[in-house]
Amino acid sequence: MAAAPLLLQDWRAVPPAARGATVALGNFDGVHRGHHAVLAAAHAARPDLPLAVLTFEPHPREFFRPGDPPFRLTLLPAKLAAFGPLGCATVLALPFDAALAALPAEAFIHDILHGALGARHLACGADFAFGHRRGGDVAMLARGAEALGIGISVVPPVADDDGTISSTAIRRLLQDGYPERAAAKLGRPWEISGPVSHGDKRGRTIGFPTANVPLGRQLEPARGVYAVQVALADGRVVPGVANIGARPTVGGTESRVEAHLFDFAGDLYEQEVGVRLLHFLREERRFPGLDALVAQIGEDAAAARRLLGA
Ligand SMILES: Cc1cc2nc3c(=O)[nH]c(=O)nc-3n(C[C@H](O)[C@H](O)[C@H](O)COP(=O)(O)O)c2cc1C
Ligand SMILES: Nc1ncnc2c1ncn2[C@@H]1O[C@H](COP(=O)(O)OP(=O)(O)OP(=O)(O)O)[C@@H](O)[C@H]1O
Repeated sequence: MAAAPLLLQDWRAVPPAARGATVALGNFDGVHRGHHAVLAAAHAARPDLPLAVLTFEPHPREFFRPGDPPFRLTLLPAKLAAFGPLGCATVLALPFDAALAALPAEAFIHDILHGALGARHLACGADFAFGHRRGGDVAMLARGAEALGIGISVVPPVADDDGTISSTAIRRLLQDGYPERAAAKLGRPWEISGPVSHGDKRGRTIGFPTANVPLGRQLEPARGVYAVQVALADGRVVPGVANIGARPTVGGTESRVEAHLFDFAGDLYEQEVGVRLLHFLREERRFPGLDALVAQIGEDAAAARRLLGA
């Protein structure tokens, strides 16, 4: 397994050893195949330098529009896990706050990229925008970098047969119930991460114990039933079937992820798990009673086992 990158959160306190890198810039929500190309370009331009990522946490949209429904594809720990195998040594996750939002684009280049990070090379996509009111664009970044003797690679948009690869496109596919198409753009299945929390403990009484994972700030994909793989903290990956939604049959209100792991016995409470969505099976429904729901869950589990070869 690749080593997790070193996480830095204060640009005023970058240790000397982390300075002088080739730096990929952006939000990188999802760490999708377009993002992979940006990291690859940063590395290819200066393979002699350590590779760093500069990103923002929270996502600027979470700061500017706190009332929006959750939309994140990857929270910071999942981003770090995805950056490691791409050869990234350091991640500077700048706390996106009022001060950063007000920072002029020139100061972003001069104070943060040049001063604090000592960046030697930059890479971003053609639509990268930064600084106060997104006032800095790639042309300006290139001029500023050149004046400071910093190289820059601007990566042309990466697309696939299905169209643009972007965080926005991937969110839409997940909300529309197409986890396979989202996975093709991500380069891996999309995973909802979090600690297993206590549910109403009804699952075990109906023969299908489930691990509940709150969505938190993560996107709610299409409500319904999925064939999944659950990545456990100890590295095991267990096939299963999961429901995402508010569980109308039992009067649930909050939407959450409930995964039933096949042929698994063990206590998962408080463990950090990742529920990987592989296939969408059906929409969530309100059943007339528990018996009908349990019969349907039995069919869902059988369908998921067939799809997963489990
Ligand atoms: C594979 C699967 C499919 C489910 N489908 C539905 C559904 O369509 N409608 C619904 O209201 N609840 C559905 N549920 C949720 C159950 O209501 C819930 O798992 C059960 O009540 C136990 O949860 P608890 O222990 O948190 O109470 C599904 C659960 C699983 C595991
Ligand atoms: N498909 C792509 N091809 C090349 N570069 C990309 C691609 N998608 C994003 N980038 C670049 O990667 C960096 C991070 O991008 P960003 O986080 O804005 O991703 P995004 O997928 O475009 O997000 P959103 O859909 O929310 O705008 C930026 O420099 C951006 O320009």
